[in-house]
Amino acid sequence: MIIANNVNKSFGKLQVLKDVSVNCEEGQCIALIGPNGSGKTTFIKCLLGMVVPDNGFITFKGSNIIHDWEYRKHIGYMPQIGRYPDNMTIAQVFEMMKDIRKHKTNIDEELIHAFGLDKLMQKRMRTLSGGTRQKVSAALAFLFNPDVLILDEPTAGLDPVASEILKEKIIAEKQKGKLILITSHILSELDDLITQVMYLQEGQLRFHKSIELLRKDTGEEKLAKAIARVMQS
Ligand SMILES: Nc1ncnc2c1ncn2[C@@H]1O[C@H](COP(=O)(O)OP(=O)(O)OP(=O)(O)O)[C@@H](O)[C@H]1O
Repeated sequence: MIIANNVNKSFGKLQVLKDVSVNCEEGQCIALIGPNGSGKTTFIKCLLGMVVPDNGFITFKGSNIIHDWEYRKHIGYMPQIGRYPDNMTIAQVFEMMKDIRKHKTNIDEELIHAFGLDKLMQKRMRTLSGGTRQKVSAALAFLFNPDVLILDEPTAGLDPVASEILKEKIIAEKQKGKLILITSHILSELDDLITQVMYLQEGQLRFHKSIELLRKDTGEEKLAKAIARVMQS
């Protein structure tokens, strides 16, 4: 569904992605893991067309994304830090997104209700707590029922109840056959979600394998312990 082929990206003298090649298929829930600054967000932004690789290429359902911006409508993106117009209410942000996307049917508002955002619709974005802002970002990512979800640190700042709601939603969408790419530093949260692990280190893809194979290779059941073993080796 998404293929990255020898993707390289530098910012000035700093090479952030080095020959990254991966193949992501529908129905997979992939954890993108790596130390701070290893290039995870940059890679995600390449998939979204927000950062253009210096060389290499990315295809979405067989088409090079360089020639086709339309593909973005199939991806729901939850950024690490969502930025919204400060003076808009939550309701206005959702309306604006629906207007931009001209998407009137097949809207998924489950998270809006599960997070209780429907009761906060008249609040202005600048007055929201960090966690509520995260809930808005999550609800927007799922709103248009996309085939692919890219979630950058989705549970950061969420309280335990909201985290569980989001995890259950991710599991439900995965079961519908969607492709989900998720970064998190809280590895224990990923244990019941993921089918695959991609491990980036200093911009290089150290491995991309199934969670079963990672467990077998490391002899560890828990993702956090398995990754710790990889990092020590
Ligand atoms: N627009 C930019 N201009 C210059 N340097 C950048 C830019 N974006 C990212 N970088 C640098 O690229 C490197 C990788 O950053 P990136 O955000 O991709 O890492 P990450 O793995 O997502 O990190 P974290 O776990 O901290 O979120 C960092 O050294 C960062 O400072």
